[in-house]
Amino acid sequence: MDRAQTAHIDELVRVSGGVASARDAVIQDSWRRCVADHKLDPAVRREAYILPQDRLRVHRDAMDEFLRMARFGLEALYRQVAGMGYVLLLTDSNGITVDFIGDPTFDNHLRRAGLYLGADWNEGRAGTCAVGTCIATGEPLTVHQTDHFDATHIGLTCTASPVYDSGGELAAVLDISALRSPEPKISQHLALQMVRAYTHKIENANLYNNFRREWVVKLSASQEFAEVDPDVVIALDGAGRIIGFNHRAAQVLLPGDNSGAPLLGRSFADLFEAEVDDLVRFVRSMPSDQRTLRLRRCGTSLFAQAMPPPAVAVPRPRPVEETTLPEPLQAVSGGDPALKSMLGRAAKLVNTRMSLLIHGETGTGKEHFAKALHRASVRARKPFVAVNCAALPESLIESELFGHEPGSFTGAAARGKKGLVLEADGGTLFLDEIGDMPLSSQTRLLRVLAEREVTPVGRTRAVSVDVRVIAATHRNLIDLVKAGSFRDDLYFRLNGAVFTLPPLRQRGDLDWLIGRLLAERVEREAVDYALTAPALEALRAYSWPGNVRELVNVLDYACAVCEGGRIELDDLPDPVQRSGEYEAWPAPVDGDGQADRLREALRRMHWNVSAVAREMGVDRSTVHRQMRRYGIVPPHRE
Ligand SMILES: Nc1ncnc2c1ncn2[C@@H]1O[C@H](COP(=O)(O)OP(=O)(O)OP(=O)(O)O)[C@@H](O)[C@H]1O
Repeated sequence: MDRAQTAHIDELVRVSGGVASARDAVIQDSWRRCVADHKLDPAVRREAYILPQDRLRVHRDAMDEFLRMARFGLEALYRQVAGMGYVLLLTDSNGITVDFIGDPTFDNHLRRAGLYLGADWNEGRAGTCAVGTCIATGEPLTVHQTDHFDATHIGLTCTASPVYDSGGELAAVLDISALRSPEPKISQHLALQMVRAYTHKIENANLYNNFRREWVVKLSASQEFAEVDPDVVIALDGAGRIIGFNHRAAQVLLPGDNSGAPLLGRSFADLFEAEVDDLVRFVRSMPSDQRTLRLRRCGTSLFAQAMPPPAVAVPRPRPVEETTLPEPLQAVSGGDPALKSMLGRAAKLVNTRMSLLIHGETGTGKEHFAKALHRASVRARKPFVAVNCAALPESLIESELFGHEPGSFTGAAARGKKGLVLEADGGTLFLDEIGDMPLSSQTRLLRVLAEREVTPVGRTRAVSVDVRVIAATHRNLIDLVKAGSFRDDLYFRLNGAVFTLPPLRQRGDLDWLIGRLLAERVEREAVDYALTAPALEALRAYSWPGNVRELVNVLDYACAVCEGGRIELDDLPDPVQRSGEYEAWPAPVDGDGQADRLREALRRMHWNVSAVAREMGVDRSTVHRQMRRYGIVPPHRE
């Protein structure tokens, strides 16, 4: 420990013990808080604490939308201060650094000093520091060199300002810091003004972003600034109540108001000498130099600009026309009426930017249909990348989908990985079993859909990507949303265009499909396959619980065992041959009814499983399985 650090610790002990000091009051208060409340020992130096990647990701994901929106402001501020040796940190309301811009040449020094992504600057852990003390007080401030509590940080100068969300809650802290600075604290005065100005800009941008569809009123003492850089911004609902505001709005509109009522929910007419309906006149006919609103509490007039909600476009009905289907879509159906209208709709959506959702039982051809949509679109020459979300282990799903930087986590590929989303760039990304995707990946997927960009694991900068997403599931996503395992915003983004594929037993084009699949085999194997009438009847009578996939398998089997290409009834797998009898037996998913019938059959056959199996047309193991499933135990074993 050097002399400066020892002297610093002595001063800390004196001041926190109550000795008068020339330091700013806010710093002295914080030092006392560190000792009395946070139980920090002035003599102990603590290394900066950097959160591990996975925990950092949780903090970043929680404010994903805000971060994206704030990025532009951070970059603009960084351009102003980078030449002066500052780095820039954005932390969440707990003091965790969730965004960072700094000169990579000094990476190691910055990391060691805690000026880095993932660093925890909460006052309770780091002691007096700009971010932590800003969170504790809710006010902008500079913590300069020996203002810091921890002797490790006394070389730094840090200036931070709180960023409030549109409901008046602390959302983030913006901080600029430097490893070295002139000794007088006054040297940081300009830094404080800049950070203040940018937090105000970020708050306003966040407000505009959140309330794009509502009335937004901007107010300033200057006519010119009311539009470009207003002090006060409020958002109003249709009834004229405040539904969002920036931090200055609370400062300007509420002081002197003793009602104790919060700003949120207050009526416009309660605060201004005007009615909310006057805003329409404002926008339409008032010259801008006369657009003023008087504050009811003090009579001060402010120049105002009002942005009305955007007009809602009424969709014009399209002329009804017979769409000729693109060739790949024609190949999906042989005239089944439900499929026909679905394909007509698909043809109109094939080249839009909308994400599509395909719903249907297992094996109904969801992936087959997704490929047809891809081939029918302008993306046909670009990749079609299919991902089975249920098959990817949760720990790998993010790096598989979004890629990763070299060595960004244990087990990461040494050269990094592009990720399936980027592999599909320009083409289609097919997400099968989307209902099985973990929540954390859903958040990131949402970002891909909303912003058309991905952030590979281990990187902070997003990469833009152009993919059409087609998702598929056999599960009921609404149920998953209700159970909290599927994000509702992702569901709403996906459910714009939903296609439901009918189960094969409901399709009216079974003969066409059989013909098509046989024709494919004829061509592939140069054998003239043909079905005899009894075989065709059995195929028609079967219930196809495995849908088209089962039909494909049955035909593969029949083609392999038949003689000379002629498929007889005997060449079909057992359950299909006996489909008449099999049908008499209820489908295995039919709960209680089936258990009763099975129990009745077993009693009638004196618990002879082989006899029951023969009667059912299934093998003995199936009967045993169903007995286990329904808890049926023979009397002599009870
Ligand atoms: N219209 C069709 N014409 C020819 N073959 C089809 C058709 N529809 C589906 N298939 C075939 O049926 C099989 C199952 O289709 P696919 O994998 O697309 O089903 P899925 O609904 O995605 O299944 P899962 O729910 O198990 O993911 C595949 O071999 C596919 O080639």
